[in-house]
Amino acid sequence: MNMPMPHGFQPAETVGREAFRDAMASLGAAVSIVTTDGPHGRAGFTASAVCSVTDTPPTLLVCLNRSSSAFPAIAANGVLCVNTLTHEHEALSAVFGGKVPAEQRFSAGSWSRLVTGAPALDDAAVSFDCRVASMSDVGTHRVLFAEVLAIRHSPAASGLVYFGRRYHPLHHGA
Ligand SMILES: NC(=O)c1ccc[n+]([C@@H]2O[C@H](COP(=O)([O-])OP(=O)(O)OC[C@H]3O[C@@H](n4cnc5c(N)ncnc54)[C@H](O)[C@@H]3O)[C@@H](O)[C@H]2O)c1
Ligand SMILES: Cc1cc2c(cc1C)N(C[C@H](O)[C@H](O)[C@H](O)COP(=O)(O)O)c1[nH]c(=O)[nH]c(=O)c1N2
Repeated sequence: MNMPMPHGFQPAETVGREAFRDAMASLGAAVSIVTTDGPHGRAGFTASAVCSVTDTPPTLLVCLNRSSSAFPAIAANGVLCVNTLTHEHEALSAVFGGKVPAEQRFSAGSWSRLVTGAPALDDAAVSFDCRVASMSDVGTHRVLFAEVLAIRHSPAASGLVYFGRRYHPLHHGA
């Protein structure tokens, strides 16, 4: 029996990349800069595909395009730091989102180290210093499951959300 399609519904087999991206533009997401450093070099990229997985053990997931300049270093070093941005970091997000060559990115921002040696952004809302516990490839991306070894937190900091293909500041109590 043919059921009527609800308004706006598209069967899965007809959803292409552009339709998926248009739909994803309706999801607001926090913006982070994910970094690494170690024997395989320093690298970083802007990420919105970051999610809490479990608190036992404390674990984040990060989805990284395997064609990204940061991919070889992050995959081989096996450590990463998720630095979640504030409303003051819009320009820094663009730097690590492809606007600046990879080797020049860290001259923007002030960086230190926590436990793993991956660069932690000094004025981030929060930094999660992690070791990569496991990973899995899905399509173009690698899903990194990252166990959190150390946290540096600025509870009063504002936030930065990417929604509708642009940045939006978030403020406490607003
Ligand atoms: N998860 C990702 O890999 C991801 C997320 C956001 C943006 N980007 C990249 O940043 C640039 C600007 O993005 P935009 O948001 O202004 O416009 P866009 O139309 O390229 O993307 C819209 C939304 O679709 C999703 N998306 C985009 N590319 C994706 C990919 N390759 N795999 C999975 N999801 C993806 C994201 O949620 C993104 O916000 C593009 O080159 C885009 O590919 C990648
Ligand atoms: C707001 C926003 C959010 C994301 C991105 C971009 C921007 C602007 N990019 C793309 C990623 O940052 C970009 O591909 C690289 O930094 C630029 O590629 P190269 O480092 O030059 O190869 C991105 N890439 C990825 O693999 N996973 C992600 O979650 C995101 N999220």
